Amino acid sequence: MTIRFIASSRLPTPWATFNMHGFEDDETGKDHIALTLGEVDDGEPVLGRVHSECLTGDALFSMRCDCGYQLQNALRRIAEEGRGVLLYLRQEGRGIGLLNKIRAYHLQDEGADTVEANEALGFDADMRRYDLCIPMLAHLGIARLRLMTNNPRKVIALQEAGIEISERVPLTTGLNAHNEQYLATKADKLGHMMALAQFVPAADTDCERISR
Ligand SMILES: Nc1nc2c(ncn2[C@@H]2O[C@H](COP(=O)(O)OP(=O)(O)OP(=O)(O)O)[C@@H](O)[C@H]2O)c(=O)[nH]1
Ligand SMILES: [Zn+2]
Repeated sequence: MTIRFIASSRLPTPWATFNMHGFEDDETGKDHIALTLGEVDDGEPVLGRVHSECLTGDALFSMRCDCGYQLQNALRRIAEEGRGVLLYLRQEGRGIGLLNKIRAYHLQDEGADTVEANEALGFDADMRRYDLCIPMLAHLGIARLRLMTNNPRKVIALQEAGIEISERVPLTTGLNAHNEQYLATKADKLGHMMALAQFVPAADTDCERISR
């Protein structure tokens, strides 16, 4: 894996004007993005989100999952703090790609849960890797994160890759009638550290979405 920095620019958003940094993975041909706000290379732990691409949730307002809500909430929290980083990794569908995710959604429409659907298609439940974060964070001068996630495997994978996780910050937002079962399966089968009772309902988040 060779991650190369390509270019940086400003990225105005409703929450803050971030600095956007583009990287290319020579091995896979995929491009990945980091958004930063404030001074992140001073050695102090940085509030951070390592977000895996979900075209349907992040861009198309899907309510099947919590990805879009988490993305907006993470950007808002970083903006409130005035300092932070978001890595946007192009690992769509927990690494199986968009079209296979649609195949998996089809199986879920027929009754499978998110893990069973991946397995029925011949994939592991989660095929993502996080070692690509290392050169991206190194380029930005970040070695320590306060990581916004509910996923213990993400925390362990980043620690094993050499990133110090000084704190795990829960990111429980976006519960709605369409993703309740999906979130329950993540907690039951994928080990996510969250209880549905902790969730902020989608209707009460800052996401401008229809919540029913
Ligand atoms: N294969 C598959 N991928 C999904 C499904 N729903 C969401 N995804 C993908 O899952 C990824 C997000 O993973 P999540 O399990 O929601 O969250 P996480 O990143 O593990 O954990 P958090 O940091 O707590 O959000 C994105 O790449 C989505 O495209 C699904 O039903 N099947
Ligand atoms: Zn999603």
